[in-house]
Amino acid sequence: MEENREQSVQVPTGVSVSQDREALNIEREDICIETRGLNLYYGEDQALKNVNLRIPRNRVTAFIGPSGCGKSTLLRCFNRMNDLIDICRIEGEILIDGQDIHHRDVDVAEHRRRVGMVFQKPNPFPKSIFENVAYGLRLQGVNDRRKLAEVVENALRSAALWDEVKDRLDDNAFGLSGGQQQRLVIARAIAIEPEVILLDEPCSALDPISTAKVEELIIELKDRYTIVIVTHNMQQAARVSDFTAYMYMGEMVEFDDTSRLFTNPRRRATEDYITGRYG
Ligand SMILES: Nc1ncnc2c1ncn2[C@@H]1O[C@H](COP(=O)(O)OP(=O)(O)OP(=O)(O)O)[C@@H](O)[C@H]1O
Repeated sequence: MEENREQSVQVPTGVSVSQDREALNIEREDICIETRGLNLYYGEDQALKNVNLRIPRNRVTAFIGPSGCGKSTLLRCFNRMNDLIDICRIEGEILIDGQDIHHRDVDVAEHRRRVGMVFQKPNPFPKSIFENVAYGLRLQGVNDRRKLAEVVENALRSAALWDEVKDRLDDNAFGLSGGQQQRLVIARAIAIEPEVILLDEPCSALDPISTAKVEELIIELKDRYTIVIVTHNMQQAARVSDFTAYMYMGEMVEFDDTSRLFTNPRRRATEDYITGRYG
């Protein structure tokens, strides 16, 4: 589509890119999620165009791009959330651990357990803090109080929330702050031991302190989970992600190591976006 660009670019003000490690190479990564020739239509409108993407395991991958470019649509493909939209039609393949997620033998509920999702607005259930985290296990038929208590504590610790809630586990989750609710929702996702965690603008409803806590958490969790995050915020992508995908009008324009994409993008369109010349 465009020429390879060799020169470095001015990083937009405020986007600080970590230069303290060698750039990662996708060819050397263990791939968790792969899309091949992925097209997605909402009725007549095509929202994803021939997306070919490899997402590495136990890394954070960010999707950036202007509003409406298809970031959330692509994210929702990975746990088959788009199945719930009647007018949505998908062509091409999505593989997780090499297996086609649309294969007729795939149990969708089990698939969504493996691929958890956290949304923009924290969505705890109208239940106690404890029961929010225990919810998925109870659905699986686990009722042993000791087992539940152990899993709930571990998940809350992993979500960096335990110390703040350990004395009020029976309180309603709606009494928590927005940032605490978002970490609770992440704990709820972790409790059922997913392999992948999808985050759709998880900090957009949070204040800066809560955002910082959730970002720290994302970085801590990546040793154990493959994390994919949609964000409007380039600074956030630069802070938390290892790889970044830049999307535009349903196409995957560029995918690379995050610091390389922000400092030395290969495509002019990416450079224009990250330097604020787009639009
Ligand atoms: N349920 C739906 N039905 C019909 N069209 C949809 C639906 N969801 C998204 N779209 C359309 O698909 C395109 C991509 O939307 P999507 O929400 O994936 O973009 P996005 O990059 O995540 O945008 P934003 O950053 O604003 O959230 C847009 O044109 C949008 O209007």
